[in-house]
Amino acid sequence: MRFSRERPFVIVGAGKMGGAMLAGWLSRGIDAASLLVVDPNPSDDLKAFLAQHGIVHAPVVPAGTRAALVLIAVKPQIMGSVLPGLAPAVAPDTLVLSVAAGTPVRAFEAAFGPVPIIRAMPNTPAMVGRGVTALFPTPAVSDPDRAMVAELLSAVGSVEWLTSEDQIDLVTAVSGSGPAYVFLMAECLAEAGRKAGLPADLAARLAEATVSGAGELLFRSDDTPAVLRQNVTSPNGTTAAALSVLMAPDGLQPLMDAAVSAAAQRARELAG
Ligand SMILES: NC(=O)C1=CN([C@@H]2O[C@H](COP(=O)(O)OP(=O)(O)OC[C@H]3O[C@@H](n4cnc5c(N)ncnc54)[C@H](OP(=O)(O)O)[C@@H]3O)[C@@H](O)[C@H]2O)C=CC1
Ligand SMILES: O=C(O)[C@@H]1CCC=N1
Repeated sequence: MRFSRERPFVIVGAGKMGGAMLAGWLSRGIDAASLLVVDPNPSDDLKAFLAQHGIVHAPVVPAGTRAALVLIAVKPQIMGSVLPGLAPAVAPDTLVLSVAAGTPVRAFEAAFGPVPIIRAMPNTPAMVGRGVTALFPTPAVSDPDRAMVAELLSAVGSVEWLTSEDQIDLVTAVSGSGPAYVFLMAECLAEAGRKAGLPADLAARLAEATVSGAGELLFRSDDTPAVLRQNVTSPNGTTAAALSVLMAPDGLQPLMDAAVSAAAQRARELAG
């Protein structure tokens, strides 16, 4: 990595996503001395975490900072008020990496000029090295910068390159927000078990173990999700009975279609 104290990697917004990526990078051995975290109201937990790793933090970008890389991980709704304050730290060769949903390349170009910009859509499993990040680079991004960002994001999961900025909204709806759909599945499964008569804590443990175990099996196996589903489904057995509900014409697929469509629409609205 080409970060240093003189040309730091500046992380703007160490909340749920910025914090998850930071935790993932630290667990992969990133040089903490080359990091600068900018977040105006860090929680006591965040302050302790940064202190434990010897990471410098500040409420705003300190005067004189010339960033090698700026990761922008604040909410899209406050982007307009945050970007002007970052501009002095963005040199012509600073790479800007935004994980914000919605905020288009043109908003960063308006704030920083014709610097290289990569829009990224990661997800929170990055915290445990199992994220997936889709990346859209502007033409100003050099091959070495592409390689550097690919290496950085590969440290916390897999990487996909996009060919059109439009795809980011759909990626956001599938994999950016997607972990929440899976966690909801665990919640619903636990609640269904409780309603059917199991003790709530037992139902929750069963649901969590099932969702995480199924995810791990999918990760490790070469089989498709459809094959793994079929492996569970004995002819005329219990799984088939459940799947006849979930795979009915008004089952899970149309619900998922509507959910992804709603998320993508919201991403477009956030673009302003
Ligand atoms: N959460 C997720 O799973 C994903 C989120 N994203 C994107 O990541 C971005 C952040 O989302 P998320 O992490 O969920 O949100 P959070 O609110 O958890 O994180 C944003 C962080 O930015 C801080 N902040 C507020 N104002 C400033 C400022 N002026 N300068 C620096 N930091 C500031 C916030 O502090 P405070 O809390 O004190 O306001 C908070 O710590 C969004 O753009 C979102 O679209 C992308 C993919 C997945
Ligand atoms: O909910 C959001 O807007 C962000 C973007 C993707 C996941 N979280």
